[in-house]
Amino acid sequence: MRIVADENIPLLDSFFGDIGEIDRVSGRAMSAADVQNADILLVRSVTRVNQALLEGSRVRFVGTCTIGTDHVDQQWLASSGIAFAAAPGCNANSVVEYVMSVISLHAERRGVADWTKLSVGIVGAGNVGGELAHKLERLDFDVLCCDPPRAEREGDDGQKFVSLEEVMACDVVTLHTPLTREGEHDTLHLFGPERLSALREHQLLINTSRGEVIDSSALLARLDEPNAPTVVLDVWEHEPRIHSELLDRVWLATPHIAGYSLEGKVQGSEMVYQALSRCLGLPARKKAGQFLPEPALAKLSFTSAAEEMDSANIAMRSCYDPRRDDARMRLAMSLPAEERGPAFDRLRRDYPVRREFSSVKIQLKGTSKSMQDTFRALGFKLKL
Ligand SMILES: NC(=O)c1ccc[n+]([C@@H]2O[C@H](COP(=O)([O-])OP(=O)(O)OC[C@H]3O[C@@H](n4cnc5c(N)ncnc54)[C@H](O)[C@@H]3O)[C@@H](O)[C@H]2O)c1
Ligand SMILES: O=C(O)[C@H](O)[C@H](O)COP(=O)(O)O
Repeated sequence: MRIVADENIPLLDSFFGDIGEIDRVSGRAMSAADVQNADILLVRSVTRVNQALLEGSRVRFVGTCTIGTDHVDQQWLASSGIAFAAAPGCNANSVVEYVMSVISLHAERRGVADWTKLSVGIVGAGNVGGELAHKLERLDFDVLCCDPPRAEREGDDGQKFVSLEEVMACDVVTLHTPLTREGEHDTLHLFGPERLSALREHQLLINTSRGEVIDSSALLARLDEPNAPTVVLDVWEHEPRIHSELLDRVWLATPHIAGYSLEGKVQGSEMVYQALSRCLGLPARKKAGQFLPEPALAKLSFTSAAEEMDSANIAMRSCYDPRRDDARMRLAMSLPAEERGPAFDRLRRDYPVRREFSSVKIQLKGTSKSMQDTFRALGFKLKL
């Protein structure tokens, strides 16, 4: 069995090595010639998987080790009898931790002593948005969610959803929809000139969904106007060749790495390995957890002298501080224009190991119950 795989998929040999012979290729540059003699194709989000790539090949299974599937023509795969699997939710927690870290930095920067006083509006309450809402509610934030497809499916029996306009009145507006180009609730340029003009100076807009959910020319124009909102972008239109003027105007800019915790990436590989094993009728005994190394930061300790929010910030930022990704991104994007695309991809390929909050044990000595609850809600393991 011949497997062609994006070289950036972690643990290819560990998960897939005994299923077939693996050819590693660049995901971004993958061509029809690369996959011609493959039986199995494993990709991440940067490979367009469609008729042009696969027609005439032997490929019978395509797996993407990512949550997003907008790069895959699933209709064509189905009509061609090619099995398909994605990794729903694999890196949802990583994105949630990115957003929580950004909100905590925003609160500090704005002089908001209690970050839970910021209302948060979530657009798209699926694996990422739903988990984010759950964590924020546990922390006592006011959270509003807009998800018309879910609202229609679940009716009055499900969770309470509000309109996009209501969500857009929150202090923080964070986008977690898929990129869809057709249908009643398509999201391509969901945030165009009109919606962007409704956002005000005190508001924070975060996009970790797909770049094309925001019209970047309209955003650029809005950011040049008075009373513009603060913007954080992890995803960009036309990656890896991003709008560099936009980069200059946003507060935090990161190279599509919100989902890049080690846990998130390895779970993506595991989920596709499970799906492929099912498809081939093979036992699937390997688990992501068995391949995770010991974290560099294993333990943090706070005493009764520790203040709750300061301690939570220290813990979150010791695990992950988006400002470091922002600094690396700005440095890379200061290269001449023609070198920026490859530099964007290098930032992603050579991304440093980032572990999730759950990898750190927090020791709390004589601290309040409220502080313990905060750490638990953030996802840290407690050692009392
Ligand atoms: N930046 C990153 O590293 C990163 C990582 C993971 C996922 N993502 C992106 O985030 C997206 C969301 O991930 P997920 O796991 O939550 O997906 P999901 O499919 O579980 O949830 C998406 C939700 O959006 C809702 N939705 C669809 N159209 C909508 C609209 N017009 N308005 C409001 N809600 C709408 C859906 O009903 C669904 O509940 C992915 O599709 C992917 O593109 C990015
Ligand atoms: O959809 C996803 O899972 C994320 O956007 C993912 O982090 C993309 O990473 P890539 O496949 O581009 O490495």
